[in-house]
Amino acid sequence: MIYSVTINPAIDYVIGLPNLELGLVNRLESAIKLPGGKGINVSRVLKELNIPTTAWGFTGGFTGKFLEYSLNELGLSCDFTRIAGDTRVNVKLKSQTETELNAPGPHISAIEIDAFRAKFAKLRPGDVVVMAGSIPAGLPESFYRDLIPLIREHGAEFVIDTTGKALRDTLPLEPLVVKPNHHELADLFGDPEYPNIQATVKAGRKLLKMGAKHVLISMAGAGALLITQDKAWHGTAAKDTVKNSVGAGDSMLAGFTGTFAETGDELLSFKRSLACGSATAFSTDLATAAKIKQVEATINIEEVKEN
Ligand SMILES: Nc1ncnc2c1ncn2[C@@H]1O[C@H](COP(=O)(O)OP(=O)(O)O)[C@@H](O)[C@H]1O
Ligand SMILES: O=P(O)(O)OC[C@H]1O[C@](O)(COP(=O)(O)O)[C@@H](O)[C@@H]1O
Repeated sequence: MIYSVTINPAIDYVIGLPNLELGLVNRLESAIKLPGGKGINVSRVLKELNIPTTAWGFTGGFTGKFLEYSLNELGLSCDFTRIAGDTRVNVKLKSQTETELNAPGPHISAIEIDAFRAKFAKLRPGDVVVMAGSIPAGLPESFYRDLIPLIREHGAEFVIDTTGKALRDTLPLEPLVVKPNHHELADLFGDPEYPNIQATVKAGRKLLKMGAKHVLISMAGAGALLITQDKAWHGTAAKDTVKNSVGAGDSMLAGFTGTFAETGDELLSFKRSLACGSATAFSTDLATAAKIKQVEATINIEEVKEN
């Protein structure tokens, strides 16, 4: 089973208008509400891939009810911990460019945290826990790191998709996969050269040396890199009309983690991850199984010779 952890889920309010004018009244052309949050997105794409998954995390208030209702409608297995605060709403603005406004998230109490941590007793060897997304204000930066002993105690693996110190501190504990995008990689190592493939692979290799078992670096329309102990690969992004790239990174992580957990095949997992990411970018909501299959046939992967 792959459990996703979304400690700061969201309703994604995706709004569209051709031309945003700051300081004026703008009339939206479209407005939809989607269940969001990185771990939840991972579980939704795993479900499309027919891989058993359950979403864990915190939900609260009327927004939390909407989130749970939407996920139930999609048939996703969820086991959330209820909290007193309201689940946040993140605004995704599609205009001249894509702009994301992500809210900080509700307060979570010590009792609510204990109830959440108790769920980890269900883990069994072979399970994978995917911890993804920001840590709400009020929880310590070590929140993810402190969950890892609970995961290891039961012989399970973990995957982490977060940023900065929270990511850095979990690396020595050997995550199965990490997936920074090229901006997050630049934040970690402060090198402005990242569009350059060789420089990006070098930075990715540092994450491997720090403890990650596989490093995926996503580069939006420029595809992605997979760095393993002995090789590095570049995969292309498929070409089509981009509808909504929110969740493309989460989809990529689902494709890699789910396929690797089922097959142990790094290259097949990389190919599927690229297909899932692009299939989401070409969809209004997240990728469907049919779209992933169609996109996967167009993906090319080449080895990167490191210098
Ligand atoms: N504009 C795009 N065209 C085609 N594929 C895309 C596009 N944007 C994202 N993808 C695919 O999704 C993957 C993850 O997207 P990216 O934007 O890098 O992640 P994140 O959402 O974490 O920032 C990319 O590596 C690529 O395979
Ligand atoms: O937890 P964070 O970092 O604020 O991100 C939450 C947001 O990330 C998303 O999961 C999308 O993530 P990606 O576009 O990076 O794949 C949205 O659904 C959600 O609003």
